[in-house]
Amino acid sequence: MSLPAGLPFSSIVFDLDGTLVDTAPDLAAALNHVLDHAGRRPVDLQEVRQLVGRGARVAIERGLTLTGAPEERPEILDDYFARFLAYYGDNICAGSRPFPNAVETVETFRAQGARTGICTNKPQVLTDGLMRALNLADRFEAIVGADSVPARKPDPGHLFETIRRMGGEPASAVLIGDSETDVKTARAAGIPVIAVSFGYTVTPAHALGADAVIDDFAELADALARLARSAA
Ligand SMILES: O=C(O)COP(=O)(O)O
Ligand SMILES: [Mg+2]
Repeated sequence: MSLPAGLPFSSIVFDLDGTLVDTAPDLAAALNHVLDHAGRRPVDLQEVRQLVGRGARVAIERGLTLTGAPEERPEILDDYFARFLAYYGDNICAGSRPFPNAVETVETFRAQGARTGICTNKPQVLTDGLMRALNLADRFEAIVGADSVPARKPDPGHLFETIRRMGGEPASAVLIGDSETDVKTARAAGIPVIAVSFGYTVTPAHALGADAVIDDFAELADALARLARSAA
């Protein structure tokens, strides 16, 4: 596939939580709803930013470990997960907002002929609800949640399937993400990856091993151009 004029990558895939959208306020509220039910202390925004990245279930498990002791009984975790999903689904976009320049950047790439997609470890129904609430759903060729594929990130199949549904090709794709999960996924897929420094991760963005790090979406176009030149 030939690349659109002026654009080094024709398929640009974004992670959602902590990359395109700052969902921490609503994730914190939902997590604290569950922690309160479990008799635990609430977590703050900074803590939530370190719990997210491997899906809601793992975030709940990490939150329980952080606020006392791990919960290992599957039936209790199932119940907590159901409570989280119900609360979060009802309050999906009370405080979540796209990061600065995120939407503008997506629009610019699309205007230049790129395909854009979302590859997220959020469940599909929540992802779709959030994208609709933010009025962003029609800006992506494919939006692929964790339970829409046989194996989620860091399994590279999740990224490959997103690119396939976008109508793109792995050879001209790039992933933009915020966590170790995203970098591992891209590496396993053999696809370049750019990390954002404002997302949700325990490991600092510069230590994730991404091909480049951006501090603002306004830097993304230049970072992609540099990446393409260094790969050429
Ligand atoms: O829901 C999560 O834990 C992470 O979601 P993300 O893959 O969009 O960062
Ligand atoms: Mg993320």
